Amino acid sequence: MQAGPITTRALDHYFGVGDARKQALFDINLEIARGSLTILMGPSGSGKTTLLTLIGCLREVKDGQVQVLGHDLNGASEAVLVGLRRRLGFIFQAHNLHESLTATQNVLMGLQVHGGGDAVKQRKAAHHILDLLGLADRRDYLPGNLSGGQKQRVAVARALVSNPEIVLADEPTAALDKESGQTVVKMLKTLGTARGTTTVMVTHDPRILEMADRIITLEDGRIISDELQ
Ligand SMILES: Nc1ncnc2c1ncn2[C@@H]1O[C@H](COP(=O)(O)OP(=O)(O)OP(=O)(O)O)[C@@H](O)[C@H]1O
Repeated sequence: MQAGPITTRALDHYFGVGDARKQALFDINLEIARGSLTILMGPSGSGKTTLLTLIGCLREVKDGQVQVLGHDLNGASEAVLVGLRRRLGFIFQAHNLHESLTATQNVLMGLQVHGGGDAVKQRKAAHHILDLLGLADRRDYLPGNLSGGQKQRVAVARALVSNPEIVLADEPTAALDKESGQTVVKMLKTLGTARGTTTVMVTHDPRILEMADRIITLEDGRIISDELQ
């Protein structure tokens, strides 16, 4: 049997050292199914972002195990971590678009970390995903001339243009109106069904919950509920 794209076993996480040492995650055991859309919920400080960044190879796994796309992260070499990060798509709240680049150029940045490729095809792919996200008429705009929601959609396009196997998203719909938020989540669901893309998303957005396959709630660093929809 093929292992799932994301597995955690007895995962703990601590911040700080000495007296300042504080445990942020306690005994997290998860098996996330390929192609599924999982939502992480919970109050501020409950550990959602910590968990997401551990899965995303953005933070060192020290206690317990995290397996992503068949690789153990605990003790993994930097080369393995870099290789894995390239197979992931990140959508974070601070969208970090390059202010001097147009929407299309920003989306192309999502492909250029992968190196090489046919420039014409890449441009087509960038335009296609911008169009799907309702930004066909904003392709050549600089971020400074886009609304907050439009910028967020450019960041979503940049994360998805490389067809990542796993998408990790932190409040991706917070800056979006209802319709754009649903467009983004429907796109992630479609990618799940069509390509097996697995999404883990932190959100408090009640409009998104009904679209999830699974809702995991954290409190004080522990999973307090885990429901399949
Ligand atoms: N870099 C850090 N150094 C020290 N403590 C941290 C650090 N990052 C997070 N923490 C602590 O770890 C705990 C979990 O934080 P985390 O950011 O994962 O929570 P969260 O559920 O994502 O919160 P929010 O919804 O506010 O983003 C909190 O107590 C937080 O103060």
